[in-house]
Amino acid sequence: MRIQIVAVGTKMPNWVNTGVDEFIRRFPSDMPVSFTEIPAGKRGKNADIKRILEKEGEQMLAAIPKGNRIVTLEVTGKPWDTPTLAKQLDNWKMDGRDVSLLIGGPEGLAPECIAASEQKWSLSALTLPHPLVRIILTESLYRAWSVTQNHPYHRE
Ligand SMILES: C[S@@+](CC[C@H](N)C(=O)[O-])C[C@H]1O[C@@H](n2cnc3c(N)ncnc32)[C@H](O)[C@@H]1O
Repeated sequence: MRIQIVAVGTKMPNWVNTGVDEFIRRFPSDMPVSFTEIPAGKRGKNADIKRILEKEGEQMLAAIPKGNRIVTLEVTGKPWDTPTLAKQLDNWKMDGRDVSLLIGGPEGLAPECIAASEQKWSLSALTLPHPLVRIILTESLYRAWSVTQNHPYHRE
């Protein structure tokens, strides 16, 4: 199963890319994790935010291979603890499809992306900055994968 993370924003600071790479590189070859970055629309003074969100949403959906399970990262989504996320990983694997996880930009995700998602996942009740979401997401996925493998990274 492949995991694709589709995220708005292309110019992340080095500390974000370093943090994300630290976890991505640990995944095994039968569960590779990749990032697809979608350029954020220009948010000038009189920007049409609705149109910008729509365009970001169109680009996100266009970047997802047909048939993938779409899961959106949303503050109001389901809070999964690590054992639950590990079960999700196993269920996704059994389902046989690849998974695309969507992270929105400053105003969140386009309604079209939310409508296309099969599952909505909340990392915290707090609204997190999207660069930080990338790191927390990749670490959480790695921790959950380690649970599925009885790997000592995660300890109860
Ligand atoms: C800065 S937040 C967007 C905030 C926006 N006002 C909203 O309500 O979605 C950018 C993106 O990070 C992700 N995000 C932020 N906090 C999150 C959380 N606690 N759980 C899951 N995803 C989160 C979401 O994908 C969101 O679209």
